[in-house]
Amino acid sequence: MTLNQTSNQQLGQATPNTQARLRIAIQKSGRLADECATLFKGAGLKLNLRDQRLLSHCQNLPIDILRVRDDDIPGLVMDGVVDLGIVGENVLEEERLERCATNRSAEFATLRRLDFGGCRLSIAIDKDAQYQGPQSLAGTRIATTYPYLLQRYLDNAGVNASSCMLKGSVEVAPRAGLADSICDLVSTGATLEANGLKEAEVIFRSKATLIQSTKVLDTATQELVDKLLTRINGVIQAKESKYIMLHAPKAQLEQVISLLPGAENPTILPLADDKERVALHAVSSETLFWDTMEELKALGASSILVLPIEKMLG
Ligand SMILES: Nc1ncnc2c1ncn2[C@@H]1O[C@H](COP(=O)(O)OP(=O)(O)OP(=O)(O)O)[C@@H](O)[C@H]1O
Ligand SMILES: O=P(O)(O)OC[C@H]1O[C@H](OP(=O)(O)OP(=O)(O)O)[C@H](O)[C@@H]1O
Ligand SMILES: [Mg+2]
Repeated sequence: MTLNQTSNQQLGQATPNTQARLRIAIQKSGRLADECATLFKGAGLKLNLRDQRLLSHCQNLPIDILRVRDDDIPGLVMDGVVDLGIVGENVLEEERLERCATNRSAEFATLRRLDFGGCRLSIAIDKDAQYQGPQSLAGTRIATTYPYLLQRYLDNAGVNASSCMLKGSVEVAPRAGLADSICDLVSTGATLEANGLKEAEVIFRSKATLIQSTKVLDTATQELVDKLLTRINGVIQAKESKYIMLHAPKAQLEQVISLLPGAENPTILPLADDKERVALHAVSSETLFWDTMEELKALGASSILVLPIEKMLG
């Protein structure tokens, strides 16, 4: 039995008289796992991701969630074993470069960049070391989990350095005498600081991304992908937006509206027993910062409310 046959059976792929189920790979546990579960919940998928099973069936849509190590997700999508995957762009681009270098298929389509998993891949050196640009790395050894991304950077910078592959605890490599510097993921910088290192070069910026296999899906399954994507767009847009309500003097209305970030066509409503002021409701594409609220107040606005939005469509 081939791997594809095995996984197709395990994943409940279309058999006669049943609708094909959309297969999505996500990280089982780690930095992206909870965010993926929250995103799917927001998109209306009823899932039980609390147990440790490899495969979770969605209860209200023909979707199966496959939970794996994040490193496996790009390959599963590129080989068409699953239809969609959520993975960090760092892992995705590393796999793509490796496959291209070894003449293997590296095709996928990006459906959308997501709003979590933000980090950067950086070269970091001893905090006391002198650094005068990429040429300072010439002739040194750099420990990394991302040899292809690192090599691309070194080639573009015209630097001749070697790398050594470490799958974990990369940040201890210089202290352990395994390498002169490291190339690893950074978010707050706390891990580097705790290990006596400083960031020298950012070589790649990453976020989690939703990708699709290039394998053609049957019409119903592709429609399900489109529907899921629309819902995910709605979840992310809602998170980034706010519903703003305030009372404003009619005379200052234009100035008040110009202060609201990304608010198109606000609703203006009369106020009972008040001819000078109106109520304004608007969806703003960004949150309203205190500075702006204070400026609104200075223009005579009052009862300024900023409310979260749960879902958005259209
Ligand atoms: N400090 C960070 N802040 C934000 N996002 C991060 C951070 N570190 C990693 N990420 C993103 O989250 C992804 C998963 O990170 P995680 O540390 O959970 O991976 P892992 O240990 O390789 O997990 P797995 O067991 O699935 O192989 C990374 O590939 C990256 O895209
Ligand atoms: O700049 P910081 O905010 O300190 O984040 C950076 C650290 O986060 C990631 O590891 P993680 O904590 O996910 O653990 P892991 O090494 O076990 O994957 C990454 O590999 C760094 O070690
Ligand atoms: Mg991993």
